[in-house]
Amino acid sequence: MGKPTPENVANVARRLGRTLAQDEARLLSEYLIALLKWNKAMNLVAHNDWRRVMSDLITDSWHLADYLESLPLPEAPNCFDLGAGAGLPGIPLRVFWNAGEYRMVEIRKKRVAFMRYALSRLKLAQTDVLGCRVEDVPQELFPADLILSRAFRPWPEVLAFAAPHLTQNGVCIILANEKAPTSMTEAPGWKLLSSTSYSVGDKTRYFWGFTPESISR
Ligand SMILES: C[S@@+](CC[C@H](N)C(=O)[O-])C[C@H]1O[C@@H](n2cnc3c(N)ncnc32)[C@H](O)[C@@H]1O
Repeated sequence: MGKPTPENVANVARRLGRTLAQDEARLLSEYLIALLKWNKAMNLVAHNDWRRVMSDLITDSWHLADYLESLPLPEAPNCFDLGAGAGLPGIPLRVFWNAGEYRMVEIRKKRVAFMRYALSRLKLAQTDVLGCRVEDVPQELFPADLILSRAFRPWPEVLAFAAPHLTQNGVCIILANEKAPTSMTEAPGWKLLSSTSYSVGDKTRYFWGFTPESISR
């Protein structure tokens, strides 16, 4: 299978268990073309084969979109994706889930430039990049209803960052390769709201959704 045309992308997605709408296939195709082009000049993702990018990386985003639908988020949540790198999981996620305002925070200038370029091509609604340290995100953009991250920092550190930046009912999601922790001693003040698993090839991956402990749902 040659280039990541919308048709080829839809075929690969189908083999991975997802039926794409026409627009989803077109947007993912645009993203993959941009990613592979830029990946030649800079280190964005480990794979140069777009099918591997789909099976290893983009699958997380459509599973995440489904998981988000199961959460008690407001209709138009204020969302932050910490250490977004090449826009993962955020950019493909917004192809499948476009509620609220979504900001990807990334410190490295070249990655920020790539995400801005990709967003200029895809024109995803209310999706933006903040080129700064997560610690320097302007306070007026908070509180968040949703903070999520993949491969950014150890989960207790992500929760420690999220604590003063979330609304009372906010949710912090960690994308993980193992089951959710059974004890919260490493992150006092938090509780596990829900966790779900999904398969990627022969591996199992997880979403852990945490919420401040003071909230009773
Ligand atoms: C391992 S990468 C993960 C990227 C992406 N989330 C993914 O799953 O492919 C971690 C990213 O966090 C960024 N990063 C590290 N420290 C940061 C900080 N303090 N503020 C914002 N971004 C940061 C790095 O530049 C890098 O792109």
